[in-house]
Amino acid sequence: MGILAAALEASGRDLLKVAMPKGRIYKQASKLFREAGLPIPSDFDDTRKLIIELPEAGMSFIMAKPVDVPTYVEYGVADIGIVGKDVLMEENKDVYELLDLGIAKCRMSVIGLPDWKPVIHPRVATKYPNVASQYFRELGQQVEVIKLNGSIELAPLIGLADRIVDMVETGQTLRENGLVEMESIFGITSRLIANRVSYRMKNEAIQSLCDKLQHVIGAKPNA
Ligand SMILES: Nc1ncnc2c1ncn2[C@@H]1O[C@H](COP(=O)(O)OP(=O)(O)OP(=O)(O)O)[C@@H](O)[C@H]1O
Ligand SMILES: O=P(O)(O)OC[C@H]1O[C@H](OP(=O)(O)OP(=O)(O)O)[C@H](O)[C@@H]1O
Repeated sequence: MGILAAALEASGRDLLKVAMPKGRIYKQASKLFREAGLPIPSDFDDTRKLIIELPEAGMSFIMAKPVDVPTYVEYGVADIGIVGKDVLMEENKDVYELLDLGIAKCRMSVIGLPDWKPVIHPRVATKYPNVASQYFRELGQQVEVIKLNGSIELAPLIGLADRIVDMVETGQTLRENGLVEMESIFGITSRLIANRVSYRMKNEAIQSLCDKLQHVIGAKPNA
């Protein structure tokens, strides 16, 4: 291997690997990164590529399904990642939570039909079985938790469950389906997380990124 190739490979190895969620969070996260001075090109936004290197920023991005971000970070295949608090609470992985990015705001709530009444064997449908189980256990209520993967609001409408535990952002989905928010469990924003070993080994790069992001977040009135 030539000297240049070896140097390039070595610099490639040193890139900070970032697990970036595709979908909802990506738009807001990439905006935040750009505001922090990290030159994420606009053609990243529509690409189908899954690994994108940005050597000029010292980073490489793994384009991930949001729910998988904590797994990549826990195993160290990504040094850092961006993920919603909902996923962090549900997945309970061994990672450091470094920063509240204040983006992709919503809340986790208990939802039901307006005429909901307690039943003998209550069923709760959700994409978040661990969060829901813990919530009802702490209330001392026995419920059967049914895991679904989307369109959770269907469950009370078609008689699958009495209530659901799901995210509410604008409330539009609830309103359009005649459901009501019965209780808000916790607020959700996206977080910057880090692998424990990477946090020590790449501390300078991670800290520098945190400082840049913190600077932008701190400048926003509602962050
Ligand atoms: N209205 C909202 N509904 C759901 N999630 C939201 C909302 N607003 C912000 N979020 C945040 O965005 C994250 C990712 O949501 P997104 O819908 O992109 O992914 P997903 O539903 O997990 O993925 P996929 O669509 O690939 O199954 C959530 O984990 C949550 O933190
Ligand atoms: O309060 P709102 O602004 O209406 O947002 C909340 C809705 O958004 C999410 O669904 P998503 O769009 O991710 O679709 P899904 O049903 O596939 O989870 C969430 O599960 C709610 O259904």
